[in-house]
Amino acid sequence: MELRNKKLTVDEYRAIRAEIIDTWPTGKDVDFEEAVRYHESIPEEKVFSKKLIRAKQEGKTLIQPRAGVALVDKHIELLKFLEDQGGADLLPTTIDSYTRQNRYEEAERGIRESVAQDKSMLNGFPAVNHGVAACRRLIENIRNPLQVRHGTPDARLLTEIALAGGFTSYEGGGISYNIPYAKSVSLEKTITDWQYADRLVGLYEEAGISINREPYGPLTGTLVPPCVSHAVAIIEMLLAAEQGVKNITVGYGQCGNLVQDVAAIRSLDELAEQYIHAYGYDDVAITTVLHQWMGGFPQDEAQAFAVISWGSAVAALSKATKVIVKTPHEAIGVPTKEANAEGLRATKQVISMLADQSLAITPNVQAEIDLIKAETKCILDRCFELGAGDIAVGAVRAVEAGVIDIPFAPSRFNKNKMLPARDHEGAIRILDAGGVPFSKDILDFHRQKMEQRAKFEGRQVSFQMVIDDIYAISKGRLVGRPR
Ligand SMILES: CCC[C@H]1O[C@@H](n2cnc3c(N)ncnc32)[C@H](O)[C@@H]1O
Repeated sequence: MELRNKKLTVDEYRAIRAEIIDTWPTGKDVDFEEAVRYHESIPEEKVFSKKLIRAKQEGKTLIQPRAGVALVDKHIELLKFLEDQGGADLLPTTIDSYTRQNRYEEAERGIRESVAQDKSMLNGFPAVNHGVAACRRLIENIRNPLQVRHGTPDARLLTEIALAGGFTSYEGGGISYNIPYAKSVSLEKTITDWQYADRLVGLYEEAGISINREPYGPLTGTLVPPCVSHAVAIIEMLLAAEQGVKNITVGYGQCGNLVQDVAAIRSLDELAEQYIHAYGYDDVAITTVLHQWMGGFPQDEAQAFAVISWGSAVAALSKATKVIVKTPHEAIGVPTKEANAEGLRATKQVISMLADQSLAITPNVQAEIDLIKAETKCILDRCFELGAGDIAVGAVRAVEAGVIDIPFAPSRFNKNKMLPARDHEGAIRILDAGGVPFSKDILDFHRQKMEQRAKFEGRQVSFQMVIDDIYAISKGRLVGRPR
């Protein structure tokens, strides 16, 4: 089928469903009408979309961890621990890497080994292998709404099973779960496959069941300029809205400079509202999520808590609707449930202390908001041009042309020409724009910011700054100074 940003007809959806639903035996348990009735039985306090809308109305920032283990009972135990001992407002189910690659045979082996070893031998919850009834056991044993978090280029079967299983929120997108996650998967294919996932959410919406969708904001989580992640978030939001999605959380990965990060969340909220209405989707509820620092973390747990707390402060001050929480085990790997709960409690403490404060939009914050919006517009305008008005086609061509260029992405389709680095105050600036079509005055601004840092550090603007910045936070600072 020729790629186009057009709502799938029910027949087109059904034809694809027939191709994928039996790629693992658990697909046969999915019955859409029965699943709608199941969702109707889920109490309101466990519906993700409703809790997000209420939080935004009340100006609250909700806290949510990442978490996933191989076996159902252990995963339930983990989720209950995180809501009871961690105070999580929203719960995740992080899916394991085999499932993300549609390697269900290996996930099955991982389940068997986890039983044999009595420990999780997978780095997440293999929802496809466990199936619909097992997913429903999760929902029935926790108090808070539950979201699937993963990194799956072809998530069609996972979406069918997870949504029938009672999950009320679903992360991912055709760009954000391809370019940062895969090496050789065609962008045209993943955008097409994610149109299917979004169309299924649209079918639930048409049946009266609201499912929240969350494009994956941080992308590679390594010095990603706000305009780059905003452009991808806006595109995936528009693609989802076209398929009938009505509740969308757009996201951003904290970069570290307070003014830039607050401006990033504020500009993301404004851009999302602007574009969702400009393209005629007037009944879509928009919320925002800040991901606490996604780059390298300090090994030392006290320093890790400082990074977690800084991300919590920025989430509260920027009035993000929710914050994705890190743990003091980030530098090590999959956290223990205790460490995960500690990250949540540290976050909750900061969010609570800042609950009734906000950062005044001072002239320097407003200037940063205006800059990010102008940069994002440069990228999106070109995407629409390249697609002759079709943003799905435009996105594919934009990546091919380096107009969308996600720094440090593994995908061989990503140009990897645009180079980011921090300026003297730690804000992410553009060292080399590559093929990203910024206007001259924007390029001049970034060059001037980088020269200012170079002058302060007594060295030339160079790629070494990029390398120094990648390691800086794990070494205890924000800007990668030369000594
Ligand atoms: C965007 C994904 C990277 C982040 O996702 C965390 N992550 C991955 N898998 C699990 C898991 N099974 N349980 C708790 N956190 C998990 C990593 O630590 C990192 O922060």
